[in-house]
Amino acid sequence: MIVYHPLFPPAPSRLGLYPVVDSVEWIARLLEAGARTIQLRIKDRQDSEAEQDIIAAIKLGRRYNARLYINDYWRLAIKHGAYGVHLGQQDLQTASLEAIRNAGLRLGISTHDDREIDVALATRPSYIALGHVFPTRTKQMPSAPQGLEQLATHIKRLGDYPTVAIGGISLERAPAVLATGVGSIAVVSAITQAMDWRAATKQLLELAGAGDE
Ligand SMILES: Cc1ncc(COP(=O)(O)OP(=O)(O)O)c(N)n1
Ligand SMILES: Cc1ncsc1CCOP(=O)(O)O
Ligand SMILES: [Mg+2]
Repeated sequence: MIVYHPLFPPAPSRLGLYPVVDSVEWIARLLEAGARTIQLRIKDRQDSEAEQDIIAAIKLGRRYNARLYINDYWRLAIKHGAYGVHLGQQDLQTASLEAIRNAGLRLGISTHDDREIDVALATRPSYIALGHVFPTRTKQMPSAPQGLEQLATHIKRLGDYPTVAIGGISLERAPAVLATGVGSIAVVSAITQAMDWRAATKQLLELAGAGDE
């Protein structure tokens, strides 16, 4: 049985709906719509080009008392006092976990299989993300989707560890994903590509909640 004893500040066991978006505009809209766990995921920009957006997102996160995670840019997240950082397995090879920990930031880590879950558990992060559950067009994935059965097996293995499912989670698929016992659903296109993002967010919030305090 895995006991939740993180080396980083703890996350609530249920992070609820977790939109992952690429702009400050989306962060502002979604906080206003009621999301309380959210990620700024900017790709392929220099630190100097991403810094102002990271500062603005952190400020908004504080204003709404939200759990605002910064993807990848861990140095800027530390510099500007973000709530948390999300890192993938590749990122773990270059990031200073000690610096993130010393700065008091939460840490979320991506995983795709049992071996990566072993690696994540060894770092004792605040939460563990599991993906991708279904095919996704948002990010090129080197592995196959794990599907609901594998996700459920991982959730069982992780006991009371806070977990997040990601990858191809649509409004229609969300109930089955949540039925595995996962504490959170991270979504990109289910919100940003929806015909009506407000309606989609409202329905996803009704299904997953905004997260525990
Ligand atoms: C909640 C959540 N889970 C997984 C990811 C993917 O992170 P990573 O593997 O580092 O890939 P990039 O997002 O950096 O392309 C995530 N961002 N958030
Ligand atoms: C960033 C990321 N990491 C694993 S899948 C994914 C993209 C998820 O996007 P969508 O919700 O549109 O499938
Ligand atoms: Mg990354």
